[in-house]
Amino acid sequence: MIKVAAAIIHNEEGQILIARRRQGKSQAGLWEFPGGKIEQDESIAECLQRELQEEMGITILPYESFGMNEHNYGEIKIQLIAWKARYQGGVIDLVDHDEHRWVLPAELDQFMFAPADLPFVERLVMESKPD
Ligand SMILES: Nc1nc2c([nH]c(=O)n2[C@H]2C[C@H](O)[C@@H](COP(=O)(O)OP(=O)(O)OP(=O)(O)O)O2)c(=O)[nH]1
Repeated sequence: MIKVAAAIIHNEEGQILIARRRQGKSQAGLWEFPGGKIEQDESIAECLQRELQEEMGITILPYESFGMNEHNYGEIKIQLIAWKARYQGGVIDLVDHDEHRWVLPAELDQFMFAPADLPFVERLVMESKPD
């Protein structure tokens, strides 16, 4: 099982950062919450800070767990661990993605996400709706 961390990064307008995996990557063409594989002896927050710097050139502050989802992609099984994070700074410069968007939580279900992300997407959309 591969452990992967994903950041649900929000800005001051309440928008969330999503990115589309570029051609040549697994799950190419699908949207995701940026992050990556957790290295040995690395905390989830450390992993997310490193990945966002490497993959996008931005700094973030992970502050709270959002949940975990296991998904079997056939050839690999992943454990996707999501944390909420605050955007701190930096200009987005894509390395592993070919597109990015800042979207309101209610708009997330308009994008085709990697299957492992769907429980997180559903929850974020649901939480955005008024009671
Ligand atoms: N970072 C990230 N990865 C996700 C998400 N959802 C999801 O299924 N994944 C999968 C795609 C990959 O199989 C794996 C994470 O790999 P990665 O983003 O570190 O990619 P990588 O460059 O190390 O490797 P690769 O996918 O190109 O083989 O988890 C998500 O929201 N964020």
